Amino acid sequence: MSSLPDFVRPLVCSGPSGVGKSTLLKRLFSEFPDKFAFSVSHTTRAPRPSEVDGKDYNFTTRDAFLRLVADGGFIEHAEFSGNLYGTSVQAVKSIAQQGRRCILDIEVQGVRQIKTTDLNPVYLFVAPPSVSVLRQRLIGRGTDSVEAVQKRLQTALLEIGYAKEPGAHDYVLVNDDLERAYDKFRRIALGGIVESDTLPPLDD
Ligand SMILES: Nc1ncnc2c1ncn2[C@@H]1O[C@H](COP(=O)(O)OP(=O)(O)OP(=O)(O)O)[C@@H](O)[C@H]1O
Repeated sequence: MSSLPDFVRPLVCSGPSGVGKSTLLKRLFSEFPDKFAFSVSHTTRAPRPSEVDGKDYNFTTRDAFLRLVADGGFIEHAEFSGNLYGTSVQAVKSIAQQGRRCILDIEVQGVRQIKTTDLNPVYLFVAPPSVSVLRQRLIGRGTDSVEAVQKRLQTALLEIGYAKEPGAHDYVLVNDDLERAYDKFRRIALGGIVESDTLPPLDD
């Protein structure tokens, strides 16, 4: 265990797509505008017109990215549709230097990679009350085709399966009633010790 108080350790939030991570995080950032920050990711994709280098992303070349990988400069990285994305050790450190808690919103592959580093964050898994509720939320959000919803649900089952492995996460938070879930989420984010919720079954 770390000797650092929980508030200083980065908070790694993961959970199935559509479970409500963005909803919870948006609310946290608006309630505490000065306490938390996301780290700025590196990417090899081209900037979009409105994006600012060093703010939205650290835009970089493939060669420079791969050199930083070889130097152990990333705590996690992955390739999506032909572009490399990653979170650098430096990006996370610079948040702590500003006196804020770094929040990483990351998928399961990233969580597994972070576990091989010495970052020592607090791991929080946001879970749906059930797989069928998650399906309803994904459909209700209205951003995905039927096939895309199906694919997200299959990934969700793998993610919940991983979360069931002992020691996978420090906290499980079931996003059932938003008020209840947010109250618990903010206590965890502020470094409190709270009781974990119970993961949903995989077969409903
Ligand atoms: N507790 C809740 N009860 C009911 N609906 C919720 C709750 N939390 C979030 N939602 C709704 O569920 C949908 C998905 O939420 P959100 O977009 O925050 O998920 P996400 O985990 O950030 O997904 P992604 O990883 O794909 O970005 C949204 O329409 C949101 O309004």
